[in-house]
Amino acid sequence: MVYSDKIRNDPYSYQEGFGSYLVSEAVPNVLPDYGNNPKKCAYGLYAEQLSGTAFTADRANNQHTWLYKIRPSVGHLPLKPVTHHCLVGQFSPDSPHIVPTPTQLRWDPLTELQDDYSDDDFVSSLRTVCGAGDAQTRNGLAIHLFVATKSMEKTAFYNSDGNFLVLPVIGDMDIKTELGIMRIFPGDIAVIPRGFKFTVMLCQGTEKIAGYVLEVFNGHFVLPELGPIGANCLANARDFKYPVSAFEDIDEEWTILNKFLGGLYTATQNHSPYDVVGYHGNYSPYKYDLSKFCAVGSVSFDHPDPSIFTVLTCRSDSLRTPIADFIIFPPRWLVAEHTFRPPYFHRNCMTEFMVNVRGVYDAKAGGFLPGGASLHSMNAAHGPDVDTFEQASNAELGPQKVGVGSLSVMFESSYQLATTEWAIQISNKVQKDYHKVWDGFKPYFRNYHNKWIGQIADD
Ligand SMILES: O=C(O)Cc1cc(O)ccc1O
Ligand SMILES: [Fe+2]
Repeated sequence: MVYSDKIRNDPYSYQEGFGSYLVSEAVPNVLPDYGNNPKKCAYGLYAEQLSGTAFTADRANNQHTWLYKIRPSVGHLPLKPVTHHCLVGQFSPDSPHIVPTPTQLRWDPLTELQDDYSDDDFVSSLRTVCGAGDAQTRNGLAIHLFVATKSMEKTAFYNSDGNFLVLPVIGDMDIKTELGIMRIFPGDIAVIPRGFKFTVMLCQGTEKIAGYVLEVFNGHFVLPELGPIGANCLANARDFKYPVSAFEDIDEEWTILNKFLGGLYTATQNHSPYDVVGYHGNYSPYKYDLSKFCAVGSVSFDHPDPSIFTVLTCRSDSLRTPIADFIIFPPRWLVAEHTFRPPYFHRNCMTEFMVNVRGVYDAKAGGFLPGGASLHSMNAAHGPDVDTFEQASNAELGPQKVGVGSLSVMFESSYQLATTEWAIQISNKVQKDYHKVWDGFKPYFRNYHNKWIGQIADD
């Protein structure tokens, strides 16, 4: 079932269409008739470009937006470091706060942290779970957790390290951005590209927001190629929603927070940064309702690879190895005959970080809980647990709807991810017995083999 924004009580308007060149004015005739830098902008505004790619990036991939602002962004005091004990930006095995492990990992709901974490807003709550590479050479990614009980107050955050894909698990939130405001529910994602200032607020009646952030240090998320699928399906371009211009003209002290090389920096300014009265461009925050994903699967036999469920991909320079794919396992019909239907046993040359947003995941009979996560690193063997294997290899195969009321997602990366000390030790959420879900596969072969040997002996 698709959850329309009306049902989900989204009061805001949006523009539609993935990667569109958008035009939005909060006041009529804000944008120049032609060109970007008139000698004097309308209404005495300041023109400012926010680039998402190098000036010379090829036209098909070039991303930039022109903002028409009450004051230019540069009017703030110098940025100074602030301590932030849980953000990590360097992921080599000998970096501080890194505890790497090749073993299969699963966490109890990290979204259910203990009381001593209960007074955070979105930014102060960010805790890095794992990552690879670093922002300085624009290479790699990081996965963070957020668990916040209060809105950011007169504080705007921008990330110089990469793009944030925000995956809420608990609570409804408003994300105020320089280009306008978006309401995000669990079951949605929001993408906030590098450089955009934003403020996360809890919606009325929401006491807590929690979820995960996939941060990519290079490139941008794009829709995957569809190949023989054709022009439609998976995530349709139209369903990506972009904010419409909204501004405030307030002279009050605001705090600006900036993530830079994995650290956090702060500065103040004497007015709201949300003073963009109009914009045009193709570099923008956006949101997507995952229930609008049109899944495609086998209608004959066998289990296709999960790449068929790719919502967005962030490509590396080699098209064969994405920096990160964002994949979902939505409610869907399984009809394949003669087939072991759950995910197969495998050892992937990619890293798989999974999150259960809600319900039950079809490869795991138990233990992968909403808000919980798992990490199967490159080449780490994994697959269905013993109960799931027994059940699925003996099941009567008729049309079957799986994942009703459920949603699990995967951040799949070509990088080897290193876990943080916080994720492995401090969080206290690693399931010590995870390996036991794969304990007790029966060597059925022996029964057949012994019978066969017996027959040969009888002959
Ligand atoms: O490991 C997992 O559960 C994810 C996954 C799902 C699937 O259908 C096939 C391969 C795969 O890695
Ligand atoms: Fe897998």
